[in-house]
Amino acid sequence: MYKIKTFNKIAKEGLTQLGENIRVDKGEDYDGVILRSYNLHEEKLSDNCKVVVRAGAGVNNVPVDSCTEKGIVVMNTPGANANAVKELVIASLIMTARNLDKATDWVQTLKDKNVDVAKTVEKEKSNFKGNELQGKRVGVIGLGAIGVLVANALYELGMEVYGYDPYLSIEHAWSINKNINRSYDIERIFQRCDFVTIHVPLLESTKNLVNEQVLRNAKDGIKVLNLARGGLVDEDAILKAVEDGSVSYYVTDIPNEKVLGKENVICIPHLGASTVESEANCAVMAGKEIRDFLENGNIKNSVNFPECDLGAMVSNARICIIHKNVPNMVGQISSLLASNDVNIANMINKSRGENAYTMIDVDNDVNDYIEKTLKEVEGVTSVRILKNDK
Ligand SMILES: NC(=O)C1=CN([C@@H]2O[C@H](COP(=O)(O)OP(=O)(O)OC[C@H]3O[C@@H](n4cnc5c(N)ncnc54)[C@H](O)[C@@H]3O)[C@@H](O)[C@H]2O)C=CC1
Ligand SMILES: O=C(O)C(=O)COP(=O)(O)O
Repeated sequence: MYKIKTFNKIAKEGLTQLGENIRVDKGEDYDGVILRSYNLHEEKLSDNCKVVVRAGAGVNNVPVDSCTEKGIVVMNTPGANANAVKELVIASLIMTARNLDKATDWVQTLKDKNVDVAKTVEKEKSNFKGNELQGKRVGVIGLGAIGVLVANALYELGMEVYGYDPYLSIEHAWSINKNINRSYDIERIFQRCDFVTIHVPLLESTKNLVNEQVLRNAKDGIKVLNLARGGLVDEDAILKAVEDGSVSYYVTDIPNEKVLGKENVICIPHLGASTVESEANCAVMAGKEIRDFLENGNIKNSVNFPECDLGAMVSNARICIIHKNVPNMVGQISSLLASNDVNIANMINKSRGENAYTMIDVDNDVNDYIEKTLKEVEGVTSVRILKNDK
């Protein structure tokens, strides 16, 4: 029986994927973790923890580097919440184009003013006159699971769309509407567009991607939407630009003390992925991933180890080894098994950067001595022996 700890509330649809051999446990000794935005950086992980699954996209709340060092596989659920974010981006865009935040706040103030509401509304509504999205230019920074959906949807709404992603994957490139304009320069996007929406991960390289320099020459009155991560935008620079009016709206889904209470800054309480559908999608994907890893050793959607899949276990035992990506690891492992009369029925070896993963199906039993000797091979980070009880 495996134990997993959930650091956030995970939709029940996901927990039912875990099957009979995995249970959620509140204790400190667990084999794996499922979480959403909980900050795992300050948490001491269980010595038995082998896998962390982020039910969602961003893994900046997970200490990925230290997990990699310890041989803990970190996974996420790519695309599972993309539609929810796309829809909130459209809502945010319309909210800024039609001044909906100010307009709806204003109507509420009439309640205590003892006025004819219907008449006052008709008299004052011109104060909130907006613009249509149709025909306006929008820049989409980051064309991954979310960015592609956003770009395509905004094109369908009649906008002129400019996409920017120097690391665009082939898979996502296939899904981009051919009418989306390709942009090579983030500053140029800000110069040309009426709206910009950001959909990149928070990494060392993307910190303050939208900074003073980018904002300095931006189109006057541009509206900037950040439903990705706070650190992607230099907050001092954007607040200054909002204050002097050169940015007419800043929408953030990741508010903090600094951005609250400012005029023309719309703060959403991190609702991008908060829909019934998206929470279920993420949880189901996370449940399936953690189960397949714990029971079969298969790695899918990992952000630190290679994809590796030997299917469900059919042989007597499966040896799963995380090791350094250096010469002769597979040679040493297979010699060690041969010298202990263990026959390899099937195997796979995949690498990613400095690390690699080897899975070996064997017909024999694998005793403690073999496990111990495998762990002693230089460059081996962890060894798991999965036994087939069926
Ligand atoms: N507000 C919310 O609730 C949510 C926020 N997010 C945030 O949105 C981010 C993106 O999510 P997905 O689209 O699912 O991820 P994704 O991994 O599918 O796409 C990210 C894209 O950004 C691109 N990229 C990386 N560095 C870049 C750079 N310097 N300039 C331009 N593009 C760059 C990548 O090539 C990739 O295509 C997540 O990392 C997360 O931080 C994601 C889901 C929900
Ligand atoms: O998936 C992401 O990156 C998100 O930001 C969504 O976060 P959440 O799962 O709603 O806490």
